[in-house]
Amino acid sequence: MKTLKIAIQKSGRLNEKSVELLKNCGLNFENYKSSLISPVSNFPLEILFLRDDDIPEYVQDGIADLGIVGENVIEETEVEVAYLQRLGFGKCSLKIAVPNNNDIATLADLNGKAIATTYPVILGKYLKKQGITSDIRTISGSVEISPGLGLSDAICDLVSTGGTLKSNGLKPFADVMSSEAVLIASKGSENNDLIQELIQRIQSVLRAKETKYVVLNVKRDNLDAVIALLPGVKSPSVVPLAEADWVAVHTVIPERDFWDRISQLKQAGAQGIVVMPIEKIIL
Ligand SMILES: Nc1ncnc2c1ncn2[C@@H]1O[C@H](COP(=O)(O)OP(=O)(O)OP(=O)(O)O)[C@@H](O)[C@H]1O
Ligand SMILES: O=P(O)(O)OC[C@H]1O[C@H](OP(=O)(O)OP(=O)(O)O)[C@H](O)[C@@H]1O
Ligand SMILES: [Mg+2]
Repeated sequence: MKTLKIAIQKSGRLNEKSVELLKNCGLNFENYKSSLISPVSNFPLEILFLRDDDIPEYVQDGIADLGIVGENVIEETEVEVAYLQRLGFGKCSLKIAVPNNNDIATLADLNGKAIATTYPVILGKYLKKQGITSDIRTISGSVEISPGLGLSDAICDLVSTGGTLKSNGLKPFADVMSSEAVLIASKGSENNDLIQELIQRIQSVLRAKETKYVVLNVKRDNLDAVIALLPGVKSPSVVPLAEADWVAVHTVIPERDFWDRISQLKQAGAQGIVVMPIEKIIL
């Protein structure tokens, strides 16, 4: 059986979460900082540790079958790859930002202005679509300091908390794209059985992360009211308790509306609510 290769970032913002995701999928591998390739002992897979900029092309060319990388990098490198799964980490936005005190009020004010960025392709396409002609200055990092040094009038860079913009006297001006880490594959390889198996595992981990396992006790009289509040994977399990008119209800609740749901359950008569993390949900 052919051994697959998956490319992940060697170090940087996506490294830790990518390793964690693969380990949570039950894959056993060593993660030495010095090794650039690591075999998985219990799945026909090798992990390549690369600079994130190189991942899309490795996958496009089939050197790696799969990759985990930010959408921003895929768009910038303009590769042809198959998007398999959004992974829910590495969330950020590519934004144009301008100095706090400046005369840029509308997008049209960017005409003729210099914009520093490490994303010239994405920015170029965005400006063209908006009918703006700016002078795009491509630099390879520390973009936020360039207006302060007089190198540009604005910047286009990734933002998540906004802290870096703030500490450099800049403010967000326009959203160019939003991004998160995604699993990509070489075109045409999506239907490979091993890739499908890996996608199933990743999805079961992602699904589990979004939910909590909840066990609660309720009097039989209040059971219907409690069940009406539960989404569950299917219908909840109801287990009799030693005390005849009480039952325990086992269910799964989405993380996002968790606290609202819990307070509604308490109002409906739920008691002794126990909440547990879930490792995997296999549908
Ligand atoms: N502030 C942020 N918050 C969340 N995600 C981010 C942030 N900045 C970047 N990212 C995402 O993480 C990816 C990797 O960012 P990082 O800064 O580690 O890249 P890099 O310096 O280019 O790394 P490499 O050494 O691999 O080239 C980005 O391409 C983006 O998708
Ligand atoms: O909005 P914030 O939360 O402040 O994040 C934004 C910063 O994060 C990224 O850089 P990173 O810290 O990854 O450093 P790098 O560009 O040197 O890789 C990005 O290039 C911004 O500079
Ligand atoms: Mg990079």
